[in-house]
Amino acid sequence: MNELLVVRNLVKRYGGLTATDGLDLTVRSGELHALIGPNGAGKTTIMGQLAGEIRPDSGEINFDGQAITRWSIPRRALAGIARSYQIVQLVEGFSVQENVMLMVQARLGHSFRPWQPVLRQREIVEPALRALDSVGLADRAREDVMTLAHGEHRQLELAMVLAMSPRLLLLDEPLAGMSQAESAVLVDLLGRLKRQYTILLVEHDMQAVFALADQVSVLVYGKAICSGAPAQVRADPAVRKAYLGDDDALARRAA
Ligand SMILES: Nc1ncnc2c1ncn2[C@@H]1O[C@H](COP(=O)(O)OP(=O)(O)OP(=O)(O)O)[C@@H](O)[C@H]1O
Repeated sequence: MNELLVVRNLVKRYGGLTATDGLDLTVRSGELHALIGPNGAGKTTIMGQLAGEIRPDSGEINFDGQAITRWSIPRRALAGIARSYQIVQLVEGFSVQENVMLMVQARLGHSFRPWQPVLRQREIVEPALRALDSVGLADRAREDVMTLAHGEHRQLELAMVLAMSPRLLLLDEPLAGMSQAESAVLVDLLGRLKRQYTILLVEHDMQAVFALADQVSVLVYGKAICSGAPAQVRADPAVRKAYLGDDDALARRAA
């Protein structure tokens, strides 16, 4: 597999606090790579730097062979980097389908035809319906977005990201706040999507991480202390110690 995302020696400081401390990270095409670590380890800060929302102090981000470190958010989005957030961002009063269509419209930029009713524009409608279908929400397309349950909102948010035809999905805690049943649906969905997309996943649910990930990187105080296959990471004594300061905690959480 070729290297799609390569991060070298990335540094981000907030005053005296180094949130990203010389981070190296490689994500290969087609893999689901999980980024785990205790609260405050700097996971969200990295996602922000990859999406272009946070400017690193130094270091380099390469995407598909290009140095994108100084690229704007829209330029990265056009290149295929799509980010989901811990907080779902939906437009109330719009239907499920319309929420996804807004994403498609944004991706198409000026190329859509503003003088035609949006619902008749195939280049907007079809990708939106395809994305809804791939997350299992096609039959809810016409409903008001607020009729969806919390777990379904997460599925919808995923559809909105997929509608951008991403080459790299940055998913920030997609399982946060979900019931067990809702989590199971989303884990199943991610398991199916991971064959089609390259995914960098930040997630606290260790059971989900170890069920889904091809590669796991463990972040502590802004540094990757270990990166490798799930079994290798789980067995790493430094990971067990650093992650929660308790040798058995990681094993218990991943069980
Ligand atoms: N805008 C900011 N200004 C100052 N400090 C910040 C800012 N954003 C994050 N931090 C600090 O940087 C560190 C890393 O935060 P970050 O949110 O990236 O961690 P995280 O691993 O995503 O945590 P969590 O798992 O709780 O979401 C924390 O100590 C946090 O308080």
